[in-house]
Amino acid sequence: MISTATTVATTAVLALTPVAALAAYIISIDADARKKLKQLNLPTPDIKPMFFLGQMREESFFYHVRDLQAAMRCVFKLHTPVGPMVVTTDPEDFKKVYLQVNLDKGGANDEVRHYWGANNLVTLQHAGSHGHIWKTQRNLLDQGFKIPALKILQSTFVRHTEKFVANLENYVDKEVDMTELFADFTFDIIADVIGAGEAPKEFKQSMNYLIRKLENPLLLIPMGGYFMRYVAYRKANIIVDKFIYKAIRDRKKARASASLDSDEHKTILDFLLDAEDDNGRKLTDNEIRDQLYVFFLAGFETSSNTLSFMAFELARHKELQQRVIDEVKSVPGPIQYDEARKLELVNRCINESLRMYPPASNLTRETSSDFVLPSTPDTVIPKGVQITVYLYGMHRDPRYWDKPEEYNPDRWAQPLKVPGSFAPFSMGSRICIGRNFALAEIATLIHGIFSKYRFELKDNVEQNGEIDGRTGLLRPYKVVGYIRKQD
Ligand code: HEM
Repeated sequence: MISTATTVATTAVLALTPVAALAAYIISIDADARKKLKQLNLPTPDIKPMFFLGQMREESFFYHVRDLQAAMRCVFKLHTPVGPMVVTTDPEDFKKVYLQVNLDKGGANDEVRHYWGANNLVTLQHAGSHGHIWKTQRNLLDQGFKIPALKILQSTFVRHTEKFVANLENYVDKEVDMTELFADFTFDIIADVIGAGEAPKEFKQSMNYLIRKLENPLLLIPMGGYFMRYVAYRKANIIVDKFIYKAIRDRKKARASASLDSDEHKTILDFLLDAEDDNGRKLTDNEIRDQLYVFFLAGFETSSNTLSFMAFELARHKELQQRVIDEVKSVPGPIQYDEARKLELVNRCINESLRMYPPASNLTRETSSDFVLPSTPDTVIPKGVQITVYLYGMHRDPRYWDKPEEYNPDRWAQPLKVPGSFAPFSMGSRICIGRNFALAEIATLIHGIFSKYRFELKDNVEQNGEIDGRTGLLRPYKVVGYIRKQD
């Protein structure tokens, strides 16, 4: 008979093994980071590294790096919870990491993949064992973002714009926070183009909730992603999955009944349903679910945040807003894709907003062997170090921009002073697949709003237009003001 003491001892060992394994893992990560950083002959902020947290002292990576970069003004090394990191704002470094060598995303994304779905265009590596999957998916989905496909999607942008502008009637002369309206607009468009139609409130709330949780530090520890998906945020996941799987089923049914004119109404979901891998295998519903998720992650807040910052800047620059109004009124709606992309001043304002407020403020890759950055030729960066190109810093670096803190869309009348110094959508093989989509979507809505209304900021609103860097993406806390009818 097994004694009680043996049972207790066995249970204790079983319970403590994962904890001990986790502790050993974290200790090894910390030790590895210290060793690699010691080898790196680069300046570092004067902050004593703490166990695991390293030199991170603020909850927000964005604020922390912004302050450090402003103080250091050079390429520097940093001890972070995701390991040793080198931070640069140099366009030549950017080009080497993203274009010439095309470094991969590294292990820091593993838990995000577990949380958000494994077959995920954003988090999959483009080399190694996942490389083939990423490439097949990217080639496939690229079709949905080429200009002919976007010209078809333009009618969706126009339809949502018309709805948005009609709804503004309810807000005329009343106080309104534009960030909320823009978030609804870009969310609805993503739901529509992935073939999910009108998204119910419950789905929206759950998806937003899950996106916010991407900031959870659990994603820094092994199995944390699984824990978040299947335990901590299971309920929200079930709600979202139910909706997404229903959208897939409904679309399949509609296609089977041939009630769709396939080319006219082709959605991103159709591209995924048509897709076959090299062996003629179709994607499973589970794989399609993972892909559809990614468009919410990558395509909704990025665009709505850009719209919010742009509305803020246009309200602060009344003369500029008037010039935008004059431009959009010279092109009667509904506008076509080409017309949206050719609105010169509107597109300059979009660029300027993306320069000053790049939604993805930093982009990170990991070295897979010894690596040398062009800006620090005497330093060999060993394997397993994160290289962060700090886009926000690069986009505001006085070496590359005249008066970088000034919102001045007219600077875009001239070519860039330094090629590669502007890259809100990244560059290279993993450049944002949705960049032309986003640019057309934003220009179409700006055209719709300013054809009829103007926007004024409300005075003395705390944090109006201020950057909120607490989440992964830059956004304004709020943009509160008044919608006014044009005379
Ligand atoms: C202003 C709007 C947007 C900005 C600033 C933006 C920015 C970016 C950036 C910087 C990346 C590269 C991330 C990295 O490699 O680490 C990226 C990738 C991606 N974006 Fe966007 N994005 C925007 C809108 C969109 C939209 C509207 C969609 C889809 C409808 C989208 C879908 C994606 C996808 C799927 C990827 C991953 C591509 C891959 O790795 O193969 N994005 N985006």
